[in-house]
Amino acid sequence: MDIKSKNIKELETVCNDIRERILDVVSKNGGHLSSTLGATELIVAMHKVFDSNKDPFIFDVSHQSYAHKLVTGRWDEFESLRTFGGLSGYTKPSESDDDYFVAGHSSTSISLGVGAAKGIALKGETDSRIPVVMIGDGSMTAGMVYEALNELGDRKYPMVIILNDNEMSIAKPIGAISKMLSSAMASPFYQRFKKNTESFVDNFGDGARYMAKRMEESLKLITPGIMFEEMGIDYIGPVDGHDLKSLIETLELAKKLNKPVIVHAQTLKGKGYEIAEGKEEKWHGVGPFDIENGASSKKSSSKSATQIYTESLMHLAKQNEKIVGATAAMPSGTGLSELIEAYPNRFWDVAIAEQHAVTSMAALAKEGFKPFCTIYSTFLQRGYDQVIHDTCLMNLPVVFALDRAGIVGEDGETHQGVFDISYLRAVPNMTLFAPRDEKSFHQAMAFAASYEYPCSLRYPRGSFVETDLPESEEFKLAKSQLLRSSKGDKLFIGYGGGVGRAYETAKLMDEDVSILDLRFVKPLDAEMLRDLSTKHKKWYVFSDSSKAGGVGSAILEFLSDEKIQDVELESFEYADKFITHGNTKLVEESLGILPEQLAKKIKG
Ligand SMILES: Cc1ncc(C[n+]2csc(CCOP(=O)(O)OP(=O)(O)O)c2C)c(N)n1
Ligand SMILES: CC(=O)[C@@H](O)[C@H](O)COP(=O)(O)O
Ligand SMILES: [Mg+2]
Repeated sequence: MDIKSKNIKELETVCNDIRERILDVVSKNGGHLSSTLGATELIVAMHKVFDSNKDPFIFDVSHQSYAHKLVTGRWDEFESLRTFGGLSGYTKPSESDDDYFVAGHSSTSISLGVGAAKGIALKGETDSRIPVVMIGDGSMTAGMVYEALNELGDRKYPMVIILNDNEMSIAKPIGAISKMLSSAMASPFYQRFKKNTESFVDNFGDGARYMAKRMEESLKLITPGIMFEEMGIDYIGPVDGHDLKSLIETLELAKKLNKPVIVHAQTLKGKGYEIAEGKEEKWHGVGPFDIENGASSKKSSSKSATQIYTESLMHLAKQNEKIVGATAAMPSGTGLSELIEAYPNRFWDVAIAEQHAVTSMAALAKEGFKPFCTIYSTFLQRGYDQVIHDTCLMNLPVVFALDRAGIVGEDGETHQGVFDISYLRAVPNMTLFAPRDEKSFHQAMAFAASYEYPCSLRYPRGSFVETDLPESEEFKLAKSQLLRSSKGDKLFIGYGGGVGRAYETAKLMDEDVSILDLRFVKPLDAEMLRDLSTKHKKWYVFSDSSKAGGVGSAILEFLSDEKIQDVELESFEYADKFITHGNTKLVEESLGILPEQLAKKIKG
């Protein structure tokens, strides 16, 4: 779409059309609604002033970048947003040259900008290219941002950073940085006050204007800009993030400065769709909904794993006041919001700060508490060294409750929760286990609550597969549970959500198979596995995890250590490649791991 040649009026029409298109498609496909609506003018202004064919356009998380996709040749294709084989909900260079970098995990954008700026400088292209970054106020709370600003403020690479401040993360923003950004001086009141003073002072000539300027200078000491200015980065703002004219003028000015500058834009999350405007967490990421009244079109009947986690933790927290916990800016996604509300001095949202979440929970464990560090599998990757260095090396009793373990669906490559078994199993002192249904979840949580060492349990996005397998037994360290015993040669070993897949696949076999719920992948139930190796020579592993270093790997290591050589093992875990976005069933089908596909494979 040609943005450059359009005047303000025409661009305002473009913004209306963009909003309409986003609402139409997201109401059908689901996706990120309020972030994308709120960023519309900012993105149109970016394309008016900069050129995504040559300037690196870098969106932090990039969940807010739908308008960018719409104005860079993907208007028609936008119908396919977040569907299998369709457009990603995040920037993806393989999808378009206008997408500079993959994103999905927050707070990487300024580091990307600094790296790009170094490359541009080294290639002598600073007179024709400049990185332009968009980062939200929530994403400003992660430490990585300050690593980047620290260097940028010193080395002064030309770069324009648009701080899209809608005073919301997914939930209400947490912490001092958010407070500073929305400090009194950044408020609309201050803006009006400043404008009125300027026009009032104009009537009294230069002397008064000078005095007003001095006063504003001293007031500037308490504007959000002070932190950035002190770091050597120019600060402009706050500006109205929906006023195209002033935005374009401001970005033109920022670009001409030819140095690092932050443009602090104030926006309204959900702008343009009244039902979603403002501080409504639920409009951040939505499923399909009715545009007329905002009612969601999909009602799931069965209880989600997250709901079970919340119920279980509430029960345990009531019984034991030593139980505490943290989420990194995902209170409702992890189900911790109810605990935060019930026990505000024991459960915390620490903002987008997974490293800080892990290490601060480790210190709480040192103080004799029982922390439940509740983080999506994919986002714990951000705090991996803190798991090793601050938790396991100290052998502290922190529970890592990993939600969204396995394929998560429409969020795709950046969000799949598939690596946690591989990356945690290698860490000494770490114990890994997984529930397979509601009852076993409560038992696993009871075990976790009393376990005195580091441990991690994982559970899927959505709900467990219902089975008529025998009830789960109490969790005991390294104890698995044989759910079905057959005389045949085949043993299906399920782990966590994988037990449901093993069960569904067994139903399609034309022979009886034994089914084992492994429950612990570290340490393994050596006694059970030894015994089963005498009865079954063909073992099949079902787990929602990467094959490399996963459950199958653990069992193969066991068989090798035990010198058991007459068992053949095949793991149906995920192959060694990133897993695309889309409806989970369709993604699983593309991987050949639907029960009907596995049954055919095993029979074949
Ligand atoms: C490392 C990491 N942790 C958590 C998330 C989940 N997450 C996605 S967007 C978001 C909030 C971002 O808030 P903000 O930057 O203000 O963007 P807005 O949606 O308000 O425009 C969070 C916590 C993530 N993507 N990456
Ligand atoms: C953009 C982002 O990272 C989050 O909004 C994420 O999409 C939430 O995932 P769930 O929908 O599984 O809670
Ligand atoms: Mg925000």
